[in-house]
Amino acid sequence: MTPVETKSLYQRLGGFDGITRIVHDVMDAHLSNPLVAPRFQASEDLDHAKQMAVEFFCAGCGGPEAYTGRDLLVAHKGMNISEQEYMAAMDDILGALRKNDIDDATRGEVTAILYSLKGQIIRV
Ligand code: HEM
Repeated sequence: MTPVETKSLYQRLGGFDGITRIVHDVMDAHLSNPLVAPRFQASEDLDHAKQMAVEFFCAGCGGPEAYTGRDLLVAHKGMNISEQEYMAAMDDILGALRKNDIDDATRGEVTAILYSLKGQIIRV
């Protein structure tokens, strides 16, 4: 019999602690990725942005945490983020998932969710 996937996406990403580790790795990757680093270096409060990203990720994956940050569209409005920057950021996220031993199927689900958000990020 084929095993049925019973764990939620949130659980498969390691819950709050796992997602926190992943987001920290994502931010480290952004800061050493020349395609996006200047964007994050320009942030006035990177720790707060990181905290908001953890909440966003947790809430978006079915976790109990509430997202208390700005609407995605509002947060990225006026930055004029390009398609290339968006792809570079996605690659950083996928790299962090791999680094944290997240399996292929789960990485695929996260990719689909991120892709669905692009209209709120690119050139808004
Ligand atoms: C699907 C992809 C993305 C998601 C889910 C996402 C999510 C978020 C979230 C939740 C925040 C915090 C909002 C808040 O402070 O209230 C944020 C902030 C930020 N995002 Fe994104 N983001 C994405 C893509 C990008 C890209 C491609 C860039 C630029 C290359 C970018 C640049 C930034 C910057 C610079 C901030 C900090 C703004 C500040 O400190 O004022 N984001 N993002």
